[in-house]
Amino acid sequence: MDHKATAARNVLAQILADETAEPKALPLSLLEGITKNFSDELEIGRGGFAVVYKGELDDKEVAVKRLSKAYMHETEFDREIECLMRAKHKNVVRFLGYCDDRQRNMERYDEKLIMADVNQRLFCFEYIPKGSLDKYISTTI
Ligand SMILES: Nc1ncnc2c1ncn2[C@@H]1O[C@H](COP(=O)(O)OP(=O)(O)OP(=O)(O)O)[C@@H](O)[C@H]1O
Repeated sequence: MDHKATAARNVLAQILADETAEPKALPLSLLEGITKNFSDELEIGRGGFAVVYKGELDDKEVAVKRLSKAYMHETEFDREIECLMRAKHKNVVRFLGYCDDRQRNMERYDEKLIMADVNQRLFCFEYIPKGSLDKYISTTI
């Protein structure tokens, strides 16, 4: 692992260890690394607009929520980060960081080469073990 990757891991480990630490911007390479490139074996759930993966950070775990590409525009994403940063409560899953990665890729479309903007947006939260609460709630009357 290179120096930059180690530094990024340390930043996330420090946020996780210090409950008063503010969430930070995290590099895509870190979130790819700790989820084994978003591998199926580390998928822990799916919602309406995201797939959630377990991220392995040495002996600790985090949840990495990868938003579907079409889902959020920049302003909505910014507002969501602001809300998540304000929502600090013992009963609310702790928000650790976010990633807004942009890359320009040359891609073939209709036999033409086109420069396409590829955005990846992700959130990182503390990992809550034992699955979703709905599994534990009985609906029998
Ligand atoms: N921090 C977390 N720790 C552990 N598992 C999580 C965490 N966040 C989400 N999950 C798992 O991933 C699933 C999907 O979560 P996600 O937040 O994308 O959707 P949701 O809250 O179920 O629905 P919605 O699409 O309305 O937000 C959850 O049901 C849960 O099982």
